[in-house]
Parts: sequence; structure tokens; C-alpha cells
Amino acid sequence: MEHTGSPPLVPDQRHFGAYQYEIYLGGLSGQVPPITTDLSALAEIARDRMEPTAYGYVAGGAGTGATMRANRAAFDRWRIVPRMLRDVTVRDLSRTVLGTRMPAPVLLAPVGVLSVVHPEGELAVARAAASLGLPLVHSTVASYPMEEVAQAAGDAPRWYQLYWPRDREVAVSFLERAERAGYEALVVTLDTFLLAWRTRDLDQAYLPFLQRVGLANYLADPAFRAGLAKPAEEDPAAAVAHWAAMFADPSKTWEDLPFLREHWDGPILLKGILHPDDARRAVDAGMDGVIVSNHGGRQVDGSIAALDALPGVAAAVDGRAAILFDSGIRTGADVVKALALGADAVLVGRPYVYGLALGGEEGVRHVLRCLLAELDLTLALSGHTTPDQLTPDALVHA
Ligand SMILES: Cc1cc2nc3c(=O)[nH]c(=O)nc-3n(C[C@H](O)[C@H](O)[C@H](O)COP(=O)(O)O)c2cc1C
Ligand SMILES: CCCCCCC(=O)C(=O)O
Repeated sequence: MEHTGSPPLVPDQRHFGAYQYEIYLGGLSGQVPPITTDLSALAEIARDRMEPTAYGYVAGGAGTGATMRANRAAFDRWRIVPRMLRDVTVRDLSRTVLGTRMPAPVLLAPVGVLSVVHPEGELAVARAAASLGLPLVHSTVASYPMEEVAQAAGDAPRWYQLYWPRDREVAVSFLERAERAGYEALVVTLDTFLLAWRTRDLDQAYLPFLQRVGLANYLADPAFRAGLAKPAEEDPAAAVAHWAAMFADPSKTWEDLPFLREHWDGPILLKGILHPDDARRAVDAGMDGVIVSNHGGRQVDGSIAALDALPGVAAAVDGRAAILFDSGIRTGADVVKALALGADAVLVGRPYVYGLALGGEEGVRHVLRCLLAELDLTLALSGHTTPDQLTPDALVHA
């Protein structure tokens, strides 16, 4: 049908769902989205366009991949029960989590070594997230130093993820640098003190860190450099060996947590919590939040699906700390389910990495806008206007 006069559908720019109309209206001038709007299909498209080693690293999980599959299966078992006639004209997805205001309860998960996917790596991701006001969580093993990523993020909120190094001086230095660079909250990842048995990477004999990708934050660090016998430029292999020796410390226990509080003034969240007792312990130890996560199925093959762990953790925490969730979020409907089961916000991981691989900064922005649009539309179509209205009653277990 030929289009004349004003557009048939007028987008409501107040809502993230307006992206839907932007895409349809683009069609009038022959434009289609650069990347699919079905975020669950991204991995398959990316597989054909990415370097096999980089794709294997991103897409892969631990062992047989059972945990990755379980993460998705858990989402499929919960169904949303839409409610009708509730006036959902005006919607507000914004939320404040541990002092950070976000336009929707969505953060970008910490993902390391992004330059294996795209040369602009975390810088492109930071620009895309900032353009939407979404907070990012900067990984310790990012391919760009935290100061450069902070600059790319500008005024947008940012959190810092720590891989807690064995070397105390380096840990303190990381935390001081993060605070100076304006990172507002600290995420301490507990589930990756050893690299799991990752068969895709093993089969390709590929580990980016051995090529010094992901070491930018260490090589830029005065405390790390002080521990090297020779400058990294002169002896790169020794620098990698030094990094591998101090990257993490499997002997850490709950008794070590006060160190974090001593050196970090802002909120602290523990990432990788799956057991209600661990959640309770985190709260008792004065932590401000937990992130229910199985690291996207990359660490323990056969682990509980992260979504299946969420209700138990929510009950244990009982409103005493913030609960964030990741591992398996692919669509706006997934976000609705996680919020209904007790998450204050979710982190999106692999989907934005595929967006980066397929379209750089613009690709990341497109993926995030699709997720937010679908979240907005799913929320409205199921009869809600704010994330606060989502409770377990919004779902049934199929
Ligand atoms: C390629 C890749 C690298 C990752 N790097 C980190 C990291 O540096 N620090 C961290 O805490 N989590 C890291 N994660 C885990 C994510 O933060 C998040 O828990 C996971 O991606 C969620 O699973 P999903 O992407 O399947 O939704 C990484 C995940 C991927 C896929
Ligand atoms: C010894 C390297 C640990 C992996 C760090 C990156 C990550 O979290 C992931 O690949 O997953």
C-alpha cells in the first residue's frame, strides 16, 4: 500500500517500545534493521561472521554446555499471565538500584576481552550504553583500561567488576583507580577463581589472555608493573606468567570480605551467588547486593539454572539487600520473568557481545534498544506500568 501524508503509526517517544515504530517507519524508505530483532537468534548469525576462536570463546560454556541449556530451559518453564483493562498508557521503567538511577532495570554484564570481537571493544560498548543511559559493569579483564572506558561512558553510570587478585597491592590499586575513574559500585565475581573446563576453547587451543588480550588493566597498573622483573614490553611472556599467577586466589573465604569494605566506600555486590545460604551470608557480612548468576553456564557444567536459583535467594535476602540476576537473559519477556521472581535488575551478557561483533557501537545500541522495547511492550501487554508491579503472581510455572 502506498504511503501518503503523515505516518500511519505515530511513535510515542516516551516509551522504549517506540523503537518498534521507528523500525516500521524506516521500512517506508526501504530500510530494514541492520541486525535481526530476534535476540535469541543472534548467536547463530554471529557464528557465521565471527572468527571461530572468538565465537567459540563467547558462545562456549563449561563442559557439555548443560548449564547454558538449563538457563534457557528455566526461562521456558515460566509463563507470563497477562492481565487486561488496567490502563497502561503511561509507563515508567526507571529504577534506582543501590543509588544508581537507571532508565530501565538493565545493566551491561561485565564481559572481558571484547577486542577479540571488535577492535573498539569496551569503548564501543561504553558509548552505546551511555547513549541510552544504561549502566555498564567494567570487567577486570577488559581489553581497555578502566580510565579509557570511563571517559567513553562520559556522564553515564558505571560499576566496576573485580577479579580479586592474589596480590593485595594490586587489588587495592584496582579499587583506588576505579573509585577515581567514577565507578559507583563494586561487583566482586566469586565463581571464576579458576577457569573451568571449556571444551570449545580447549579444542581450538585458544585462550586470549596468553596473547595478552584482557591484560590492559593490569599492564596499566603501577602495582602490577612493580611486581615484574622486567618491563612487560621487554618480556611479554613473563608478564603473562605473572598475571596468571596472581589473577585469582582459590583460598579466599567469607572471612576475607572485610578487606573489600576497608578499601571500597560505595556499594558492594557479590556475583555468582546461587545458594540461599550464601545469599544470607553475604547479607550478614554487610554486602549491599548479590548477583544470582552461573556465569552464563561457563563455569560449572551441570549447575542449577540461574533462574531456578532466584526465588530461593530472594526469600533468603528478604529485602535486606539488592538482588541482581544474569545468565540466560535474551528477550524483554525474560527480563519480566526475572523481575517477577525477585530481581531488582538484570544484566545482559552475550546478546550485546554479538551486537558488537555484528555492528560495533551501533550493533550494541540496536541490541539494547530491542531488549528495552520488548521489555516495555511485554510489561504493558501483560498489564503493568512499572517494574515494581511485577511479583511472582504475574507468572505461572508451566
Ligand atoms: C565472553 C564472556 C566473557 C565474560 N567475562 C566476564 C568477566 O570478565 N567478568 C565477569 O564477572 N563475568 C564475565 N562473564 C560473565 C557475564 O558477566 C555474565 O555472567 C554472563 O554472560 C551471563 O550469561 P549470558 O550471557 O548467557 O546471559 C563473561 C561472559 C562471557 C560470555
Ligand atoms: C583465567 C581467566 C578467567 C576468565 C575471565 C573472563 C571470564 O570471566 C570468562 O571468560 O567467562
